Amino acid sequence: MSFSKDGAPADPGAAASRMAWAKVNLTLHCTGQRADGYHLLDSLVVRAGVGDRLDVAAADDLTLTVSGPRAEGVPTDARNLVLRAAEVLDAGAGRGAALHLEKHLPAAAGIGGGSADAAAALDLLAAHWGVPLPTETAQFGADVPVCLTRGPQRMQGVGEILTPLSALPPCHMVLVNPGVDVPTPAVFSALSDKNQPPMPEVIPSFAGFSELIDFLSAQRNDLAAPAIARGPVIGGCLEALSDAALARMSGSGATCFGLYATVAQAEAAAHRIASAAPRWWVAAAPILAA
Ligand SMILES: C[C@@](CO)(OP(=O)(O)O)[C@H](O)COP(=O)(O)OP(=O)(O)OC[C@H]1O[C@@H](n2ccc(N)nc2=O)[C@H](O)[C@@H]1O
Ligand SMILES: Nc1ncnc2c1ncn2[C@@H]1O[C@H](COP(=O)(O)OP(=O)(O)O)[C@@H](O)[C@H]1O
Repeated sequence: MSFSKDGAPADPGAAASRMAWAKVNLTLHCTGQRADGYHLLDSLVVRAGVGDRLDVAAADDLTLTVSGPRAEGVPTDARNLVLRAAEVLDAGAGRGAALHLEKHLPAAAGIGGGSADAAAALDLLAAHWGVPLPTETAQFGADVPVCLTRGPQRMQGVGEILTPLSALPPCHMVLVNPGVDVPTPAVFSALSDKNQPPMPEVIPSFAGFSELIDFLSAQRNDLAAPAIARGPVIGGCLEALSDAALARMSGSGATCFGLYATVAQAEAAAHRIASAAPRWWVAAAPILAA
């Protein structure tokens, strides 16, 4: 058997892996509410170069093990979105796979930790078993369709309408999570005005970092106010990121991001914040181009 650079077996039939990159909502406008209670969104979504890793190896039974710095509290049974995705994809055929998930992203944190894992599982197992992806991927969560993509996307509807955007200028990010629990349904229901303006009809392409920041500064995350009301420490994360060109919360929180022009600035900010708040989760990562 031959081995790839990271020591994994190189034969894709025997073992393979996918990265489940963090999902970040650079903007999140709530533009309405459907009759079933789900909210209509208009969001500019990117993936950051920090994530979980999902490996698969051939096996008779379907199993999942979880390790890594953020494994604590992540279910290993059918509640795990990785196994849910595997079971729907298998459709009762009884296929096996030994899955291993290395958790680096905080869960229920507004950066799609679970949704990105579900998308990675669908992509990885569709290739491993030679079966098509399900047509309806929002059944695993509103964020799963966007997590099946990689480059910047405009996400609308309740998450199922995706429009790929031009590549963004190089941009570095610091992600900060203070460990406070702000459940997504509670944050949505505390939102006082659910009919707020969308982003401009046309999202321009950006000549450089400062044009991107100018555009984003005029947009919003409508869930920030209700999330901060529930977890005031989120405001502390935004203050910690005040040297960024833009600091904002992602999704329904609690993770916040800061945008920086250079990797050196992002790494310096991440180091400063991690030293000042050693219990917070802090990561510096680029925005993925495509
Ligand atoms: C808010 C967003 C923005 O990207 O991100 P996160 O904070 O979860 O990362 C997503 O829309 C979340 O997606 P996801 O977490 O997959 O949502 P789901 O599991 O489908 O739904 C969880 C709950 O969120 C609420 N929900 C979710 C999506 C949506 N468009 N409207 C809603 O009202 C509903 O109360 C639902 O019961
Ligand atoms: N593989 C997984 N990783 C993290 N959380 C998971 C996973 N599978 C299921 N969950 C559950 O999904 C929820 C978090 O979903 P996640 O996508 O991380 O959050 P968010 O919607 O805030 O971005 C938690 O309740 C968690 O217990």
